[in-house]
Amino acid sequence: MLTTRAPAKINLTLHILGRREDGYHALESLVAFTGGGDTLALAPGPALSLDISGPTAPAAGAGDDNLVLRAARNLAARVEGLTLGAFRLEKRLPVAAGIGGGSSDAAAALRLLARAHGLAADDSRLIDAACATGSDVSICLLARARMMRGAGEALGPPIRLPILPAVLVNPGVAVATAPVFAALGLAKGARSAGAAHPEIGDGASAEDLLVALAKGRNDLEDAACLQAPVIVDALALLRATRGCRLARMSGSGATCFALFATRQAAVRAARDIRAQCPQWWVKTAALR
Ligand SMILES: C[C@@](CO)(OP(=O)(O)O)[C@H](O)COP(=O)(O)OP(=O)(O)OC[C@H]1O[C@@H](n2ccc(N)nc2=O)[C@H](O)[C@@H]1O
Ligand SMILES: Nc1ncnc2c1ncn2[C@@H]1O[C@H](COP(=O)(O)OP(=O)(O)O)[C@@H](O)[C@H]1O
Repeated sequence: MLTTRAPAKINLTLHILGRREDGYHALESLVAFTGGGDTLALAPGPALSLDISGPTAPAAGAGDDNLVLRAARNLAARVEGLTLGAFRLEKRLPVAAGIGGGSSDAAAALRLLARAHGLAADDSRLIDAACATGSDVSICLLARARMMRGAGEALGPPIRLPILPAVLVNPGVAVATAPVFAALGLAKGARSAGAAHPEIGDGASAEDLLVALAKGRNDLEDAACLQAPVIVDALALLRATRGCRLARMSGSGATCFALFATRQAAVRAARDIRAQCPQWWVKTAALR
């Protein structure tokens, strides 16, 4: 049995540059990852199957359209004679939450199949299968902090970030990605205004990184807040916690994150938010 983790993806910034002729939005995003997340195991064998358990398994579903199965089929279509196998997914990340849980599961499936077959991490068939599965899947393959551009397929080199103590909050509403992009109202070929993405230095200090991140934004935040107004509350609660240096939504929402100077400050903030909103998903994380 082969196993791997599928961590959450956090868009520390998410700038929308315009809408391409293919309908997808051109973006620029500094992406980081948590530890933990979902766990995926593979027992290699001839038949493809998926067994799913864990607190958010019902929301993800074990059907044919599960991203684990889609990723496996996309790789099988590109690698002749690929042996698939039985996947077992322990699903803990909230679903339709802006943290790419499904994309990370798909990338984890590709990593396991690559391991089982001795495919290199930069094998173009692996990367093609990732892109065919979803815009966020290729960045989740390596799951290291880096810039993401294009519609998500153009990746910069890994960036060494200082470890960022964070709190992640999901207020319990599923937010589908496509309607949030659509609410931007950009026609095909349109470009959007907005200040350029801040320069992110490799190996920057936490202080320099926080200053740079503060100059960035998530351009999907307003559209997501209109669809799920509770996101406004989540952001306000995070911003009101002691020691919060920056609070922002990740991806198309509804998960929001706050960054702190120390792990203790993050732990205290998480405790305060849990006390106020016991139904919400609240996690501390070290982003990297
Ligand atoms: C917004 C982001 C930011 O990282 O994350 P999430 O909120 O999904 O986590 C991603 O761009 C989402 O990636 P992913 O969730 O893989 O998107 P896909 O399945 O490829 O696309 C779902 C839908 O979102 C829209 N879409 C997605 C990516 C993109 N660059 N432009 C788009 O317009 C399209 O309408 C597409 O049909
Ligand atoms: N393994 C999976 N985990 C989560 N969602 C999945 C999975 N497979 C398919 N999905 C579907 O993909 C959609 C996006 O889910 P997810 O990746 O959690 O969103 P987001 O990228 O916004 O966090 C959901 O509608 C969900 O039903």
